[in-house]
Amino acid sequence: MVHSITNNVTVNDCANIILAAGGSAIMAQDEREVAEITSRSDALSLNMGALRAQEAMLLSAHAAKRRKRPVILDPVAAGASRLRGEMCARLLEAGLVSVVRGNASEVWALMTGAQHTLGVEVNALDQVTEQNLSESARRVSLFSRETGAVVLLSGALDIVSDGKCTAVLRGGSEMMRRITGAGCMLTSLTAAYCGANPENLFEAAVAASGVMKTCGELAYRRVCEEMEGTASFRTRLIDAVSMLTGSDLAAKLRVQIL
Ligand SMILES: Nc1ncnc2c1ncn2[C@@H]1O[C@H](COP(=O)(O)OP(=O)(O)OP(=O)(O)O)[C@@H](O)[C@H]1O
Ligand SMILES: Cc1ncsc1CCO
Ligand SMILES: [Mg+2]
Repeated sequence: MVHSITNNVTVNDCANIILAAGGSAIMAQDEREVAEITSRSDALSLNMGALRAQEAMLLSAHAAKRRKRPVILDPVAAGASRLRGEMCARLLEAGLVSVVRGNASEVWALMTGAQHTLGVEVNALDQVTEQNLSESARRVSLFSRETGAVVLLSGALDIVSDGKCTAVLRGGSEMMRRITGAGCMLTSLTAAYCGANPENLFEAAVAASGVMKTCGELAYRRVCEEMEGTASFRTRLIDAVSMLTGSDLAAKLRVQIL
C-alpha cells in the first residue's frame, strides 16, 4: 500500500502503475487524515508537484518516520523555484527521506542549490552520458552519503546509489521523455518496491529502475509495430508493467555495478 501526495497532472498514471505492479494505491492530502493514512501504508511517496500540500507532506513524513516506513521524494522541478528547493532541503535535512528519485537537473539542483531548470524536464546540459558517467556516479554517491538517502537519478542512463554501492541501468526508450509522468510513475514504482522490500531500499530502487527501463522498451516496440504515437505509448507502458514476468525481466535486465 503506497500513500502518495502527488501532482494533479499525473496522479492517475501513478495510481495505475502501482496497481499494475501488484500494489495498492491511496492518494490523500487532507492534513486532518494524512498521518493516519501514512501509518497504515507500507510506503509514502512525496511529489513536489503537489507543493500546496506542504503541511500534509510534513505530517505524513513524520508519521512514516515514527513507523519506520520508507519515504520516497520526487523533487519535481526542484531548480525552478526557491520554494521547491527549500521544501526538499527541509525534508532531507530532517532525515525524513529514504529515497530520492529525480532527473539529473533536479538532483544537481538539490546538491548545489542552483536554479537553472525552467520546468519539470531535464536540462540537456545536465544529462548523464557515457562520457560523464563516472563523474556523475561519483556525485550521486556523494549526495547519497550526504543525505543518508538512496538516490535514483533517471535519464537515458539511470544511476542508483546508497553511498556504498552504485549501479547503472541502460535501456528504456527516448519516447519516455515525450510523455509527461514517466518520472512520476518511476517514483511510484520505487515506492511500491520499497514498501515491499523495506530492508533493502537500494535493491528496491534498482528493481524499479530496471522494470521501468524494460517496460519502456516493450512499450516502444509495441507502438512501433502498431504505428501508434505518444498517448498510446503511455498506455502501453502501464500494460507492460502489468504483464511483465520475472523471466522477461531477467532476460532483459542490464545492471552494471560500478
Ligand atoms: N533518453 C532516454 N532514453 C531511455 N530512457 C529514458 C530516457 N530519458 C528518460 N528515460 C527513462 O524515463 C523514465 C523517466 O525518467 P525521467 O528522467 O525522464 O523523469 P522526469 O524527468 O522526472 O519525468 P516527468 O517529470 O515527466 O515525470 C525513467 O525510467 C528513465 O530511465
Ligand atoms: C507537468 C508537471 N507539472 C508539475 S508536476 C508535472 C508532472 C511531471 O513531472
Ligand atoms: Mg519529474
